[in-house]
Amino acid sequence: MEVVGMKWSENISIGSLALYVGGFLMLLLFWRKFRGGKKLRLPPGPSGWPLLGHLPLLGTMPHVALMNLSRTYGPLMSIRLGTAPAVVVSSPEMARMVLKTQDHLFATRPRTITGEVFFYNFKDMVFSSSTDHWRFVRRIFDTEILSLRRLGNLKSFTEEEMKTTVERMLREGRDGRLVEIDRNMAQSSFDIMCRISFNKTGYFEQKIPSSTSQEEPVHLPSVMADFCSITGGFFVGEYIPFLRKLDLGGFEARLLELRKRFSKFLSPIIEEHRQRGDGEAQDFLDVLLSLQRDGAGNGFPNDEIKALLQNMLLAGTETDANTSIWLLAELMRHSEVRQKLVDELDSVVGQDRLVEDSDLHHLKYLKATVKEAFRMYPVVPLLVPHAASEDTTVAGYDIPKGTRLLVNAYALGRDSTVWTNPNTFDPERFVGKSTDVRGQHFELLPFSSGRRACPGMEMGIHRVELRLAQILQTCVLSLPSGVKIDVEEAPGITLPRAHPLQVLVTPRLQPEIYYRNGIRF
Ligand code: HEM
Repeated sequence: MEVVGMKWSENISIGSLALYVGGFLMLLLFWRKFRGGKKLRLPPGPSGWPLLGHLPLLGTMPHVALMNLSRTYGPLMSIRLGTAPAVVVSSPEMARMVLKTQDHLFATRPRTITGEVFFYNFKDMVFSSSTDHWRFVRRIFDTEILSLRRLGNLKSFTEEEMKTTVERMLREGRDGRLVEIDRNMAQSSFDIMCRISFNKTGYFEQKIPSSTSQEEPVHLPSVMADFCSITGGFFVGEYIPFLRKLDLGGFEARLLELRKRFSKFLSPIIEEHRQRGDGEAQDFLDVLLSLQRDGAGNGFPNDEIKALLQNMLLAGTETDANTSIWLLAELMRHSEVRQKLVDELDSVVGQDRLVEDSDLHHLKYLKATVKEAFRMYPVVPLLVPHAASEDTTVAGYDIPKGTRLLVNAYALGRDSTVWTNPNTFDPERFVGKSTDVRGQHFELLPFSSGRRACPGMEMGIHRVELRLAQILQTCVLSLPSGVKIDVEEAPGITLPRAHPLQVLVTPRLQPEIYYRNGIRF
């Protein structure tokens, strides 16, 4: 997902400066002429740099920089990303206006290089700005893939994959060894997404051999990590279009290379599924191939199938993995919350059987704790950028067509006028309250709201809750003496932690319970 982070100074060659300035002045003249000299009443905002606009102010943590700026300039703030005008929303009232009252006007996406190059010219859903294409693929996701009915079918294997996670953690933790939580959570999410997408696992460690001996085998998690890392940066050509041809920093070339590697991974899996023919759809890829056979949409070419598989794997892996990592990090800092969760599990589920999906509804404190993690650590902190499809006004300010919209979910969750002690992890704030993360309460928008809200929301919430319940019921988590866990963030598109989380893991239940459930360590 495209986010506004940057390393602009590395990417700009001094020799291009004259070109920047000349181009900028021309753009300015064109802009004035185009607007017919009409003075727009834009939302307030800081003054920006010539040409680069506010990009130099954003640093490597744009959500934090924008939260701080909004405290001076207000909850609807104008900025410029290079030549691209943008507004930043940082209060529940403004979020409601753009994602509910005017949702229909802000439901499109700006055209991005990532969408064009990596997703086969916008054939995916996340970056698609075409209303017709987006509607068509969104319906497939909502009805065929991520509906509650399907989620019901997926629950049993999600439970299975999570047992495998617990087993691995207990095995790795034998003899007092430290267990890497980051890798375990990433593997858990990745394996689940591979099962949902094409009913296979094992690729977290395994590479797919390539067809020719000259080419390197493809390791998909590395391709995905590279994608997240390079799209976390700012690329001059994205925001200053007349410089795009220069591909400063080699961004486009790298994106294209990653797309090719992704494709090498997916092609044999697609072929294998195709050979299987027209049976009952068992996974996402089966659904896509049946649409291709029926000639749905634009005939559903292979590129579209690949783009949508890329969406599934990228949008559904780091998001819930990073939420679980932050959640466990906070629990290692708050032993009293951890103990309360364990007590609740013991009283609701007991220690004679493993917690199941159907128990989650009764685990009220666990649900409150998960909400607290979503409040403090919304893993897509500025959501995916939206864009205005028409000229409009918000709160009396003009928002011209094409303006980018950034909703700062991170700032909403840390707003001290809404939350008491917003920087303190305290699940009690949600106990007995109806405030929820599903897009109805605009002070809490980890999954966004409105038409572009995350279609994987139910799946994401379910996974984070069940994973937490299973880990805490089956494992005792502790830290070596003297070790303290910090909450420092690193730059990146899905709010990664700066330092790896490593904990001691020992069994908590009687051996026969693990044995009966096929957990061997
Ligand atoms: C904790 C887990 C997750 C979080 C916090 C999360 C959050 C988000 C957010 C904030 C957006 C952007 C919404 C906007 O632009 O307004 C989004 C979009 C999206 N998410 Fe998720 N997500 C999660 C899990 C998943 C999963 C498991 C899947 C797939 C199985 C998924 C698929 C998508 C897709 C396809 C979109 C694009 C929707 C569109 O453009 O219409 N997400 N997600």
